Amino acid sequence: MLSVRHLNQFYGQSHILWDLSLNIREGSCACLMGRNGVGKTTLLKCLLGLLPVKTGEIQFNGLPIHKLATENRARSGIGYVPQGREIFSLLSVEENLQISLGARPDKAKGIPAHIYQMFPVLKEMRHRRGGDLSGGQQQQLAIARALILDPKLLILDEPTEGIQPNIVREIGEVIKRLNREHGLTVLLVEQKLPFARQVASDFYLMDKGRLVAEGPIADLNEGIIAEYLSV
Ligand SMILES: Nc1ncnc2c1ncn2[C@@H]1O[C@H](COP(=O)(O)OP(=O)(O)OP(=O)(O)O)[C@@H](O)[C@H]1O
Repeated sequence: MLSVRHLNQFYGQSHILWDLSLNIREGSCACLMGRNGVGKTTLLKCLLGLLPVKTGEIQFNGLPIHKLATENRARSGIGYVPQGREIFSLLSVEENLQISLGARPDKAKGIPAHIYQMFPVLKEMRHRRGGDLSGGQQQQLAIARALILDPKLLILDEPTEGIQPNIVREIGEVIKRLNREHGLTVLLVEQKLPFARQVASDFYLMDKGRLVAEGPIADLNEGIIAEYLSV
C-alpha cells in the first residue's frame, strides 16, 4: 500500500535518512520504532509532504506521491494524527471536527454518524471546549478529526505521549478496532514496547537514519531490543 524506495533526507549538511526502503502492506498495523533522534519523525514528514524529498520515491497505492502537496496526499487517503495532538483548545469538540469537513470532497455539513458511534465520549462532550478534555479524550478527538476525511492509511506520531498509563491501553484498543474491524491500515511511531505489542502486526526498526530490522511483531525479540531500543 505504501512503498518507500531509497529515500535520503538531509537537514542542511546533515544526512538524516540513508537509502531507506520499506513497504507497509494493506491491512497491517505497522509500528515504527527506534531510539530518540534516529529519524522517525523525519520519515513521517517525508511521507506527509511536510519535508520535500531529496532523493528516492514514495508510492501510495501504486502511484508516486512524493511530489504531491500535503493536502493532495490527504485527499489521496493518508490521514495524520500529529505528535501532541494539536487540538484547538478554545474551540468546541464539534468545531474541532467541523474544521476537517471542509476538506471532504462531498463538502458534507454534518459530522458523519460513524464518527460519534466510534467515539461516544466525543458525542457526549461535543459542546465542551477541546482544552477541557483529558489527554486520552483529546487523543480520541485527534483521531476522530483525521477519520473525517475517510483515510485508507492512518499515520500517528507517538499517540501515547503524555497520556496517563491507565488510558494508554484504551487508546490502543481504539487503534486496534480501527485496524482489525474497520480495515484501516495504520502506521504509528511508538517507543513503548507493551503498547507496540498490544496494537501492531508488524514492526520497523530504525537506527541512525537506516532501517535495521523489520518483521512480524512476534519477531521483535530481546536481542533486537537490547541492541536498538534499550537506553
Ligand atoms: N529541523 C531540523 N533541523 C536540523 N536537524 C534536525 C531537525 N529536526 C530534526 N533534526 C535532527 O535530525 C535527527 C532525526 O530527528 P527526528 O526528529 O526525525 O528523530 P526521531 O527518531 O523522530 O526522534 P524522537 O523520538 O526524539 O522524536 C536528529 O539528530 C535531530 O536532531
